[in-house]
Amino acid sequence: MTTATTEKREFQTEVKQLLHLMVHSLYSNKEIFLRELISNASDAADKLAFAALEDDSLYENDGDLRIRIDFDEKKKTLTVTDNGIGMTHDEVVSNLGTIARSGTAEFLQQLSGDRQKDSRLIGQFGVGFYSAFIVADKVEVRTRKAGMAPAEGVFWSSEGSGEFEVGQVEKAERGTEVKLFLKKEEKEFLDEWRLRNLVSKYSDHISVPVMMEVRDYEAEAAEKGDDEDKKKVEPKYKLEKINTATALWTRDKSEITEEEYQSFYKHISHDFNEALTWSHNRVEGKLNYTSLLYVPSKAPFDLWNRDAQRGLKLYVQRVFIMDDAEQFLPLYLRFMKGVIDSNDLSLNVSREILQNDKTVSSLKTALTKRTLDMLEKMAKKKPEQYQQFWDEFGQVLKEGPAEDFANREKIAGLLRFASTHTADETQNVALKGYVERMKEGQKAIYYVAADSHNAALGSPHLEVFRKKGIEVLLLSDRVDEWLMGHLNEFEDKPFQDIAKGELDLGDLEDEEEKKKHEETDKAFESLTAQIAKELEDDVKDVRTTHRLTDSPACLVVGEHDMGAQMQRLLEAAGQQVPASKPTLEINPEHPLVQRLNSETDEARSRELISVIYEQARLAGGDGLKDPAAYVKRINKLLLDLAG
Ligand SMILES: Nc1ncnc2c1ncn2[C@@H]1O[C@H](COP(=O)(O)OP(=O)(O)OP(=O)(O)O)[C@@H](O)[C@H]1O
Repeated sequence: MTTATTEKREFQTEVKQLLHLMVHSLYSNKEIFLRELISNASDAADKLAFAALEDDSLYENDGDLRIRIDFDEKKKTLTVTDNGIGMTHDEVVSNLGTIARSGTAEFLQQLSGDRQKDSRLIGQFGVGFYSAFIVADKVEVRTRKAGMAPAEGVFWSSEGSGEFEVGQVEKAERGTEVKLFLKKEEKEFLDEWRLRNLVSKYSDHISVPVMMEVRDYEAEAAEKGDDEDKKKVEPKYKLEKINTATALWTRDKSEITEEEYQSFYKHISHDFNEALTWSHNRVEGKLNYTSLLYVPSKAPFDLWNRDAQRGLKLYVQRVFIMDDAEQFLPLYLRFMKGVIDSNDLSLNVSREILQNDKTVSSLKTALTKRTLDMLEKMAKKKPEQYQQFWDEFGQVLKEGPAEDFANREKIAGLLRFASTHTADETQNVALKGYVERMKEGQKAIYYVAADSHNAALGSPHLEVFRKKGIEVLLLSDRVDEWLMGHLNEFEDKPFQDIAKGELDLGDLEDEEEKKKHEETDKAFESLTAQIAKELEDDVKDVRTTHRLTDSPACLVVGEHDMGAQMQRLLEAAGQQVPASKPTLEINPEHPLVQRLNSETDEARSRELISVIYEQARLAGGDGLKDPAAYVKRINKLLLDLAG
């Protein structure tokens, strides 16, 4: 079989690791290997049809694309054959010897050793071809690229351990044949009914026919005829199409079952988990297209890798054009999976053309709206499911208002936050709910941003809001301040960072309170001036505040300055942050501040001012410039107190 040119090669290290893991952790799900092989065969048929648009001769006078399954009980082999695009020698080596996807190493690190979890992760990774080794102890591939001479066939073989063999082989028909030598204990796959079942379970919706030789009982009965004596006839076989072989999205919605939708989702996404929901639409009019969009239930491991593949499978007039066409949905919807089949695009579109095509941008607008509508519907009708979606993808959706100005309001309606309403860390408060709970006279939607939920919940800025029973959103995701910078308002209510600018509770404060405040402010005028002078290098201004009940002081940034969370984020990213000093607000009701106001010893007074300022920094999550000095100061004060 092999020729003199045959050579042995090592698998890429990652492949070895993956093969090992896969065989062990996917075992409980072993039957998916057939889906993966048929899926590859179907992709190969799609790719040939696409290439033949330009060069018809690639069909080599056989435009009848099909997949064939054969099994041999005696030899214990199972073969999946296609007459698709095929592979060259170099393609075989790189496709079946390495993992081309970026982030592989990172992915492998995420594996936990917990089989169930790992098998889900591996599913997202899309191991495809290598899954053959779950059931086979040897795999042979014969392939020839469409358009090349029969002598240019390639032979590949491996036992799935460290290495594979690759060489030349004569192959008359174009396309690829994958032959599995099944492990002893996998005989179950050498059975017509088992295979039929698997094909209809996983590959029914594939547009290419899957053919198999099946027992022809009718012919056997016919031969037997009425002749009672002629007991034994030789088994007869016929080649039969064992899948539906019409592209799922072209079928009528009402005829497609939920299982079919789910299995199609798994085919296009390589996800083991079911989709949360989907939307299937045929549109005729100004635009003519069919779309089938899915919301996954689990985030992929590379959701945060900006270079990760994303996008929809693009078909034009039923002809497959490309995977991962990312031009049809904005980046903040990158988790969506699905198919777009357009009648308006030309069959020879390229990625470059897609980038600035008018039809594509109209399609993007339509599909974005469709996705947001689908999410809205889920939020309304199935809040628990929506919560599951939010927990997985909420952070990505929060990028929306900045990227998609036109849909800002719609996206705002889909956002969920943690808030003092429940104080729970789960982000489950909708802005609509917040607005409904707003107090009489409350004009703004209040929020506080910090590095963690607990820091937000413990923020001194919340004190007056607690006292007055006003709800505040607790933001602690990295994107939150960025998000708020682009939201501005919801249902005409502006957003207000409670750690920014002077607190103006407007109508929430009564006249009597206001008068009292003015009086205390006067009584502390000379103290604020003294502190301002003492801290002139660190703060812009010092004033009294009525936003605090339990804390002596807090730091406030200017109305138009960058929030503290954003500042820290940019600094961590190595960016120059424009220097803006905060304002120190002191609580005139606090005993420590009152004590300071009556302190006559100048040195003691200075110490106290430093401690109050440093504590305000700590409570705001800013950290200390000189922690050792702080500790010293505190200890000195403690000792003084202890006498
Ligand atoms: N039957 C086939 N005909 C032609 N090329 C194939 C065939 N099977 C596999 N390949 C090539 O080998 C590559 C690797 O296949 P594999 O199934 O491992 O991953 P994949 O299909 O690219 O990824 P995924 O499974 O995530 O879609 C494919 O991308 C394809 O280029």
